[in-house]
Amino acid sequence: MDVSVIGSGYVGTTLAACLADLGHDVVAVDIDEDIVTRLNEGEAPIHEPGLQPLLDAYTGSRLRATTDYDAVPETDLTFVTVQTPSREDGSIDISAVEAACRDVGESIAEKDEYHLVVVKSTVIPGMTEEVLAPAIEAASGKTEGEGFGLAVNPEFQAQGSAVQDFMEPDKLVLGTDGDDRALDLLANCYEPLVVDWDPPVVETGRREAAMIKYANNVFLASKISLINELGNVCKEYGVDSYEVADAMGLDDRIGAAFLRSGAGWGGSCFPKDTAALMAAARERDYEPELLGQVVAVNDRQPLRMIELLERHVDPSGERIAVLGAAFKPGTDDTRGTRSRPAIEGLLERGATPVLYDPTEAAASLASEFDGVEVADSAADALEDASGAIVMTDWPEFSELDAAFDAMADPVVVDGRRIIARREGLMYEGLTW
Ligand SMILES: NC(=O)C1=CN([C@@H]2O[C@H](COP(=O)(O)OP(=O)(O)OC[C@H]3O[C@@H](n4cnc5c(N)ncnc54)[C@H](O)[C@@H]3O)[C@@H](O)[C@H]2O)C=CC1
Ligand SMILES: O=C(O)[C@H]1O[C@H](OP(=O)(O)OP(=O)(O)OC[C@H]2O[C@@H](n3ccc(=O)[nH]c3=O)[C@H](O)[C@@H]2O)[C@H](O)[C@@H](O)[C@@H]1O
Repeated sequence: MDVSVIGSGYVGTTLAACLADLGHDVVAVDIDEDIVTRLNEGEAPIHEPGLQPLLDAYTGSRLRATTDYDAVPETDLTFVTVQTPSREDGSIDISAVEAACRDVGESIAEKDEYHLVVVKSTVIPGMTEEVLAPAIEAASGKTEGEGFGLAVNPEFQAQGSAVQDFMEPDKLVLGTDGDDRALDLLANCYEPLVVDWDPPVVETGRREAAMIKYANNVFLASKISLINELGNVCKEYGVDSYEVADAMGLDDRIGAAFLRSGAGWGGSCFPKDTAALMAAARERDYEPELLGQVVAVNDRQPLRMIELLERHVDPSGERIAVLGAAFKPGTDDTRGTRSRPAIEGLLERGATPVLYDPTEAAASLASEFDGVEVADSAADALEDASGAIVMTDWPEFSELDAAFDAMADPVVVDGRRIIARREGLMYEGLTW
């Protein structure tokens, strides 16, 4: 099939490369010329394991990039994968999706055949029908369901495992409201993957598809906040919450995944999707009290780390190592990182945070503040520091061992259970 993908960020680039791997001819459309140039040179614009080999294999053959929407009508279907950030009040900003849909609409105005538009960006239920469909209709002069179709097909990939998550998904969710042509095109597009991996395919309505995405993310965020709450209580009773979680996870009804307690959840989506769903609920006069507490527990975790540190050292005027800036290992993304509130807390107490991350994330996060130093290595960050907090579970942090001996005060608060206890080190696990 010929497929266009609008937006070449984390989701769009992975999708475009993976669809090429499934055998489709793919054109990636982005308004950012730099991204388009890099993609056409076969260079991944994002850090994602397994992506570069796909770009090496297909760039210039089954995969090309452009800034020009004229490529869209030549294709059978178009995935929209542009960003849906939070507004100041937490509600979703779908202006980029709307703009992309308008441009897709304009581009297909002269096309004679039916064209399918697939919303992959995360959007609140109802927005596809109420905002995006009219935008495409106005721009194309066509009627939805006749000249074009509009489906919702949310994405569940996680950063750092996006290629594998695409190729081996837990499920495919196809929201078409029973539009047979839309369903046929989507089914054809995914057919090679279904043949190869055989995931459950959920055929559903567009509102349901949109809600499934939010439900997934807020459930996972809630699961982490619940294990963090339990972990905080465990800590007070001298109980190892990881042993507790391991045993809990043996119950099939609970499941072992996402039970790692610690510094909390960050990233580009859990914070924004939780906020967007809460704002959407409030718009309909429903107060989502549990979700409010899920966020509150998450907000508290980095600050608890500093309180634990203060049990051993007064950070005022001291250099405190902050290990990890990325919101999780395997990425240089600092969106929603728990290191941000931890740094704020240290600065408020008059400390000098010395930040290290194996990626560009350290420089990028430090540039948001005055008074944060960036270290070249974890060992450099620890040298002469009067304490350390561990925010990201980068595997290299498990091998620091003797580097802790160079600290002025060897106190470490581990927010990710990655540091081994050792003689002479005052070790505090956040939830164990
Ligand atoms: N990042 C992730 O791992 C996941 C993200 N999502 C959702 O997918 C959507 C996209 O997220 P990301 O890929 O992280 O965003 P991103 O910010 O990495 O990428 C968005 C891309 O769209 C481009 N763009 C913006 N407006 C455009 C337009 N009118 N025409 C063409 N290109 C345009 C931007 O230049 C950018 O390259 C969001 O709704 C997000 O919630 C869903 C699952 C996973
Ligand atoms: O909508 C999205 O963007 C994506 O959001 C998450 O993916 P991602 O944000 O890339 O990362 P996760 O691996 O889910 O981790 C999120 C945060 O939770 C934290 N976490 C995760 C698991 C755990 O047990 N404990 C824990 O604190 C991580 O450290 C990280 O800060 C979801 O896992 C994806 O399914 C979803 O598609």
